[in-house]
Amino acid sequence: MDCLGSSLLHPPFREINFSVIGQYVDYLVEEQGVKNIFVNGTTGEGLSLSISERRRVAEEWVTKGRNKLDQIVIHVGALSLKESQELAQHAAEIGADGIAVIAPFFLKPWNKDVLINFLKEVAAAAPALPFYYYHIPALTGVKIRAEEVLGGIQEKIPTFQGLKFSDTDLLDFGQCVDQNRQRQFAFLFGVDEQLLSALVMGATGAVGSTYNYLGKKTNQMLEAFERKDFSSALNHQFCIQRFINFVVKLGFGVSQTKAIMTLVSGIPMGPPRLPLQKASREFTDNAEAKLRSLDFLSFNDLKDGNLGACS
Ligand SMILES: CC(=O)N[C@@H]([C@@H](O)[C@H](O)[C@H](O)CO)[C@@H](O)CC(=O)C(=O)O
Repeated sequence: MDCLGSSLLHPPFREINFSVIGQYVDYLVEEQGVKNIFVNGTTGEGLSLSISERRRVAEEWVTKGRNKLDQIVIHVGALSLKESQELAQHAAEIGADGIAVIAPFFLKPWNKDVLINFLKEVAAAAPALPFYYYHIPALTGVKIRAEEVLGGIQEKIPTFQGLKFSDTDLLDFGQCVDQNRQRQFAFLFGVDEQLLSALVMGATGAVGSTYNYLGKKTNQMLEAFERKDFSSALNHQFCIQRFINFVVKLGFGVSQTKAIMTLVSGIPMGPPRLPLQKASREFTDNAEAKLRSLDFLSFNDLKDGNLGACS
């Protein structure tokens, strides 16, 4: 199973600092073992960027990632169908490997057919690019079950390649896999703290914010799962959970992800864009202490005697 964790982009804000994207690519590949990238998604604040910024960010990742990354999927979802189509076309022109689209979330589709009609129009703007539906109901407010959306989707969208599932409903996720076993769909799971459960259900990959800095750790879990060493895989997942559980209690989201990524990688991610607020110093200090106690900041340099360590 090709199941490397993909990473999300943090454009270094408030004005985008394009100059660090090359360094970012190298960091992900060399330090985290992440070679598949999902650009302009939730963590990358794609919906807070202007269309021209989104185009530029996508171009920069494709250019800097050439011959280094395996897959670059660009999120092109937008409230305006026209803008979404423009971004889809642009992704094809610059040589991206795929596009993904969330459900429009202001004037919302009220049933599966309406949602698929929207997705179909976007996919048609890039007829040669693999298409992913990005299911993230907690943020879009579109609660149509992914399992329903997948029913017959390939007949409507011939380029349909798979699902990026960012929700905790494992019944829905499991049924997406179960009902489409004969098809070669990709099932990319997006709740990092539950990835192992999703692998058991048939996830073929993962897209998540924490792979930016826990990519290496997550790859260890994927490798253990692959060799059917479920006890090790569970240990890795529990370690990751210990960290996520800790930061969730402090208040964890896109801003905090940026702060942690800056801390771990040394690459300045910059503050988030309004309406998000920069993570507090207190958060960063606490997160750093936790990362250290779990040995997540020193993979190659394990400290003796750290009983809580996870490496
Ligand atoms: C709501 C949210 O931001 N979810 C994250 C997760 O990676 C999440 O940060 C992680 O599981 C910790 O809860 C991803 O699913 C988001 C994502 O894939 C994206 O940035 O497009």
